[in-house]
Amino acid sequence: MITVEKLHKTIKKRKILSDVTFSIAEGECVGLLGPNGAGKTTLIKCMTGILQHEQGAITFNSTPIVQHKKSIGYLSQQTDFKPWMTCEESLFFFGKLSGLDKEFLQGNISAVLKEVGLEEKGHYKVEQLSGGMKQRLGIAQAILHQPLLLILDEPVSALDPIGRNEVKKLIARLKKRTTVIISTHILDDASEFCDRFIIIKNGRIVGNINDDFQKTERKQILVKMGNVPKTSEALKSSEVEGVECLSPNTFLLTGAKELHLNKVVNDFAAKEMDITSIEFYERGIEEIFLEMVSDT
Ligand SMILES: Nc1ncnc2c1ncn2[C@@H]1O[C@H](COP(=O)(O)OP(=O)(O)OP(=O)(O)O)[C@@H](O)[C@H]1O
Repeated sequence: MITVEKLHKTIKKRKILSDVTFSIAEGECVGLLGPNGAGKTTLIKCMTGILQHEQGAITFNSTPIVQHKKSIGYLSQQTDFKPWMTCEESLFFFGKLSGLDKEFLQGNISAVLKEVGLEEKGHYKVEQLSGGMKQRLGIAQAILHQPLLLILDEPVSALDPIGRNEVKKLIARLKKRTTVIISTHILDDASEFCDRFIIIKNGRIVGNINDDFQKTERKQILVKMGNVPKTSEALKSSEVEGVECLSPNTFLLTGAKELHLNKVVNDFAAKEMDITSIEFYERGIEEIFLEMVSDT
């Protein structure tokens, strides 16, 4: 659906994005992850046409993205809602600003408010809304024109736990019918609903995390022993090269190459070792992310 190819962006003579390349398929919910200042907002602004890039291409269904602005809904980090306007007035005002006609807006605003769970709040002024409600109003503005692609820049980072929960539930509903890109520097925010993650650091893509990545790493096994072995050396075998003690009876076993669970189990059985549980160790998204963005 969307392809970014060899994108370069310089701001005030400083290179902010370098050789950024990735693609996102229709229906995906993708997290754009990176530390503060990595270039996420700049990339999003290039994708929405707010900023011009000097090199590279961004296409939407194979044609330049600038031709598809109406297919994109965008929630920026800071919304421009006026505190004295009601929710309905705000959506009408910003809808008009983005070129939607009066009849369309009159026919759709209450449905969109319902969609984001603010149907009872149409006449509330923005200043009366909680942080989570304001953010849901921002999402209402972003989906008002029924976009095919929704881009949310840090949608929950600034919210309290209640607000985060409200917005997360809304995103989980929206992703069922819209392609979604969520930018964040907080993994927990996106890990609940994103199908995969693109990792950005210092303006470059440094990796991708998806389920396969987590599951295909089969070089580590987590084992719990019924009895504490006299020495961790006893857990080594032709398969197992390294043994890390995580607690007196829990060990992380590492193989020089891919481990085979049945062989490890057979080795332990031959040595009459008492195993309580044994499984492949799945690295968490956070561990993989930190490894990708660390400087060491
Ligand atoms: N208008 C600008 N003028 C100067 N520098 C800018 C401008 N916009 C962005 N930058 C710089 O570009 C870099 C990337 O900024 P950007 O906001 O894209 O990062 P980010 O990953 O979204 O960060 P955050 O998670 O903190 O929002 C930062 O070093 C920032 O200071």
